[in-house]
Amino acid sequence: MDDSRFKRPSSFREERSLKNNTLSVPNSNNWLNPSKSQAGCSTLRAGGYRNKVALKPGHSSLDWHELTTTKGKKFGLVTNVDRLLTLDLDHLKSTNYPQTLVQISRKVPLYLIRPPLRVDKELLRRHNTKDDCWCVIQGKVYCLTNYFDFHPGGVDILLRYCAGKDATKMFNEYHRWVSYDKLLETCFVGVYVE
Ligand code: HEM
Repeated sequence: MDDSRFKRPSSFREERSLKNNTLSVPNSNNWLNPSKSQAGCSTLRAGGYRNKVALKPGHSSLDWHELTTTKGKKFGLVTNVDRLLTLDLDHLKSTNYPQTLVQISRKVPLYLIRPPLRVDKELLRRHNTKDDCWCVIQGKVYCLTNYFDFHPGGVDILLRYCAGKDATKMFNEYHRWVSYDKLLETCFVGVYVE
């Protein structure tokens, strides 16, 4: 990755050192004083600095939990589902089971559909805008549009590395400990087929 706005977790792994069982990081990056307040933080253990952004009011992790367990559970949090029955329909007919398409037409939330929607590279690539942003993590396809403003790492990095792409490698590089499958449960679109 060559974008200087986003520091990689590994970029100063060599520079960090352990003194008296506490993590110490170079002064230039030590503004969080991790030895006092953040020593248990997994991000610091993974690389030693934060790339977090300030989230808008009403976009904390608790707010996300509230959204996913209310509106999300009821309707799912995938945007532009209508498009699947219009623009994408011909493509879906050749790659999916009829039962899947019937459930979509009956407005069953995508995260509940069985067998799940099969998404190939072409379909993934078509959903690559901010309003309709799909990405793959570990073989599962998620719609990130509703999650953008809740992401502690910011919107830009998601748009750049996730939109219409397989983001597994980048996800694991930044925070493989994050329970994406739980966080994005109701944003589930389908399974990735290569
Ligand atoms: C697509 C699903 C993703 C989810 C659900 C997700 C979730 C999260 C969560 C929960 C955190 C907070 C971690 C903490 O408190 O230590 C976080 C931080 C962050 N994420 Fe993601 N993330 C996703 C994808 C990505 C991707 C693909 C990238 C990079 C290309 C990325 C970059 C970051 C960065 C830079 C931070 C801030 C890390 C820090 O400095 O503490 N995220 N993300």
